Amino acid sequence: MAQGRNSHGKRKKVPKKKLSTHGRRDRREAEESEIQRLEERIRGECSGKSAKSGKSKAEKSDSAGKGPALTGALFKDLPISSRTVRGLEASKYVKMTEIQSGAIPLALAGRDILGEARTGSGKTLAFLIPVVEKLYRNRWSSMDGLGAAIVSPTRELAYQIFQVLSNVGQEHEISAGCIVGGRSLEEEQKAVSTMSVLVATPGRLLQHLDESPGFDASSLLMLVIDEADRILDFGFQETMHNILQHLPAERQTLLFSATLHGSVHRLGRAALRSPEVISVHHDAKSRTPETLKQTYMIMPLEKKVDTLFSFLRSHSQKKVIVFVSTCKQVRFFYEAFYRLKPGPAVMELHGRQSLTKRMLVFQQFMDRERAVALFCTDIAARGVDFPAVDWVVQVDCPDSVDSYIHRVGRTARYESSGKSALFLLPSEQNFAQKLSKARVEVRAITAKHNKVFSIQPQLASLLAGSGDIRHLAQRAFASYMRSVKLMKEKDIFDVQALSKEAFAESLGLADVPVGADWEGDEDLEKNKMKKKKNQSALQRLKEKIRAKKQGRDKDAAKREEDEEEERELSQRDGARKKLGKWERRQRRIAAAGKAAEGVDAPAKEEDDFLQPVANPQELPPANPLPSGNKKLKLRKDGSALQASGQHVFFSKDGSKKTSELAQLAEELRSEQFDPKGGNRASFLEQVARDLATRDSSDAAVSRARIHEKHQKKRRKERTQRGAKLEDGEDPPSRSPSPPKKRAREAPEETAPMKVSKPVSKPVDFGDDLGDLEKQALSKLGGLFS
Ligand SMILES: Nc1ncnc2c1ncn2[C@@H]1O[C@H](COP(=O)(O)OP(=O)(O)OP(=O)(O)O)[C@@H](O)[C@H]1O
Repeated sequence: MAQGRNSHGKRKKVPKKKLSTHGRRDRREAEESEIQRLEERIRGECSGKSAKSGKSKAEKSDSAGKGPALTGALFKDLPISSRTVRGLEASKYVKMTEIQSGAIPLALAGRDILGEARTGSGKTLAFLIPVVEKLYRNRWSSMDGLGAAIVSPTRELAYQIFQVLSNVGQEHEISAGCIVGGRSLEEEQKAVSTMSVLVATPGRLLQHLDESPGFDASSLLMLVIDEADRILDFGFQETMHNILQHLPAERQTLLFSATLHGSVHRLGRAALRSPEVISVHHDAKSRTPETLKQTYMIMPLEKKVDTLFSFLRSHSQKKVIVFVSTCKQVRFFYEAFYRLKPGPAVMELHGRQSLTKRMLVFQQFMDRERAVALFCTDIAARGVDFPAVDWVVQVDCPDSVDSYIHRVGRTARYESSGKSALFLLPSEQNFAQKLSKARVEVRAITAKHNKVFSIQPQLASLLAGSGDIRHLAQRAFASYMRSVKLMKEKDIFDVQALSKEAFAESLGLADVPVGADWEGDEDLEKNKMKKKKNQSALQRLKEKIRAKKQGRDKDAAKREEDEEEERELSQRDGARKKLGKWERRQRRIAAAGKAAEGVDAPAKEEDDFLQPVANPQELPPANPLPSGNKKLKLRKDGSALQASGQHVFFSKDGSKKTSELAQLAEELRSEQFDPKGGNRASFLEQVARDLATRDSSDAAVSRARIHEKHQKKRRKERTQRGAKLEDGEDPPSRSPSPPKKRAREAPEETAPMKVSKPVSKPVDFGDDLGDLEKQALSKLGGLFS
């Protein structure tokens, strides 16, 4: 792309080779003859009959069923320009996948396409190469208006498609831009009319088509709808319909998705002209990648938080995506887990974040190779190509099999393998059957009893100490309940079957939030829908105009809201910085725990946490959570507070030890002791005696230590004086103070995701920890093993 714009609207400078007029004419001529040759080849090679499957005999897979089979066909053998071939080679694309070898030739020949292939099978290139080639063969320039539009349901996916386009089209002189909501419309308006290709979210594209002066899409050659089923479903149907009104009927249209079901075919046919249906995995045994191992666990709602926390703790070195139903749940999980530190670094991605924040998190998660968990809503479910994701965990049941397929498709992409776990409530067990019927193979598993522990006390104390997090928990509770209530498939989602009290408690809440809008009357909502249906056409039109106006207002409001959230977040970041000491201590504890536990030891794989079950119907109702040691909370003095409030001290070897004082305290609690009776006086006397003895022995130890220090100093001074006299130096009039021993620097702050290597010897916690703290930490490490 010679004049590409990145997602921030900045013009990318591409150094151009300076050519003489003669040189330019030669190049133009060479290109003209290349275009002629390509046109001829396309006419001869690419106008084949409808291909129901992209895999012809000549292009059999060479990857033995692993990943999205690469065919034997090479990109460079396609009738495409040398510029595109160079762009592909620079991006290390050599052989085609099945969907690419099936779709690209037909798309080059100008056919409309409905393309369906598994997640991670290379659909992006299958439509980008024809886009770039079409503009090249039509000698498209920035003076010709918009030549191609690529529509994506999410900002992240649009951004990603734009990046692939920039790579593949790097040798071309095509101006391209990425326009998504959440940015200044005015700024985009200045640039949008000079773009030949736009990657856009539907709402933003329509806004420009409606409002941007000079933005002309009337000559558009090609429209691509990625994740077509998502875009053509209820949420975007109306917007897409309006977009189509701005585009010429004489255009080429390509629709792609991993899940093109019946209704999309119908809708697609309305937007396409006798399309070629290319369904690569239509007859395959499974609709999901073969390298993906899929599992599900049945558990009551109140065990989800504990199971998730324990899962992340057991997989602290993995790259994990965690899907939940709503933004508010993401917010709660992120804030709570950020503080409770399961092991991996935690991130959050949801629709209520500002564009800047979303892009930042998106890029950070892309770059992170391991030891990270991303909490997100379905905005990350479609199309996004995060590299090397090990696990996809679905904490909440998705609304459909298609949503499930897209979510799990964030792992096991292209040739890599991956795993997924779906948490199902006993009332949602039917969903597992639905998956099997839809050719999605899931295996029932359960978490090992001794590996799941309760974080409920920690959550409760977190909420008790922070009104903000308590508020988030309440909102997470309400939004989850509401989401279950609004689900269409009532045979799976049953809000009545949920234990509200237990669920609230599992989030650390003392009570079920009251007055929340999830308690709204279902009949009332149904009536509203009925009323809408019965409206006259005029009323509906009025409603539509109002909604459109409101939509625009909403856009501005949304921007303000985003900015507000951004401010709030940066303020909170500031607060976090102030908590540096606390943070550091927490991180040391987490790191110590992990080091002692050896979490990154290869032997301790996920199987250590999960185990298969023969019949999920016969699963025990819930895993009893281990109590006792695992609930220990570390105190400043190195003692640990058990859930019961009892103090425990640790001896040097890390074993649990009860001090004399603790023994006395134990007596105080024990039944033999009667605090009101005569024992009380003797107990107090004994405590006083004990404290006095301790004081005097402490003082003696301290005196001895100071004495020893002075002795040492004097010995050193004497030796130094002797040495200098031997060298012929004058003795100093006053002995210089010995060089100050540099205090050992505190060990570098250990990020929660950074896990020390497995240790077979005692862990060194650095000099800045007290003895008791060290002992407690080493004990704590052992506790979580
Ligand atoms: N021919 C190829 N050779 C090598 N790598 C490829 C090829 N085609 C695609 N890939 C890589 O495979 C990964 C998945 O590709 P892509 O994102 O296009 O999949 P997709 O089918 O669009 O997935 P989804 O359905 O989830 O959107 C990407 O990392 C991409 O770079």
